[in-house]
Amino acid sequence: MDVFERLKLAAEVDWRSYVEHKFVQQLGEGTLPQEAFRAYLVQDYLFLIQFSRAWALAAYKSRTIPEIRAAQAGLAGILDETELHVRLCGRWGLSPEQLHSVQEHQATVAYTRFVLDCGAAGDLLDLHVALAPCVIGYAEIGKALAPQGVEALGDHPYREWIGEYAGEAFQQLAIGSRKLLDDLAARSMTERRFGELAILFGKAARLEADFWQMGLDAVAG
Ligand SMILES: Cc1ncc(CO)c(N)n1
Repeated sequence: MDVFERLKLAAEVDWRSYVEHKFVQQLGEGTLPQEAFRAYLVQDYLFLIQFSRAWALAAYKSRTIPEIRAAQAGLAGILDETELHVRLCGRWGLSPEQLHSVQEHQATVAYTRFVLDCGAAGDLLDLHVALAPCVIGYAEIGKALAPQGVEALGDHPYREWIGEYAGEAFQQLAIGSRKLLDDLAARSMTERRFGELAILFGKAARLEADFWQMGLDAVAG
């Protein structure tokens, strides 16, 4: 079992609250109101700006070239992801400048600053554990929502979004992140440390769940 699998098991309730969230279920079924998706996606653009900074911080906290390359790949992946947001929001008449001027929701502030703080106060392993629910979680969700591949989704209303995360590039990024966690842990992780990291991982997963909830609340409230 790799470190990511162990973290997932240790924080199972929080993990499930994230990957099985109602937002994800509705997104998969295609029943998610567009208004909820839109509220989510606009905030996610702001989220990705802060997450790019977190991956850049991972480069800064690195000590070896492979670690720096992993951070570079993560940063590049996040920046590529913003192209999806710019494209989809563009169809709703929102330019990147307009997206940039939207106020960050509390859920966006809470999650991104939590991760940045893990990186600032902790070491590289803390930071990568805090980042793990993001890349590895979305890769898992993407795959789960397109079990027969993206082509089989037909004219699914959220096909483009699902395709981004089920796609090869994002899946490879997640595989790289999992391996990096194993490499970092092999060097310095004790069992006591694992317990601390599992708490951190669980918090990040809960903040992901809150992020989905923000999308649903935009419609309900
Ligand atoms: C909130 C959130 N978590 C993870 C990802 C995947 O990068 C994303 N785009 N947004």
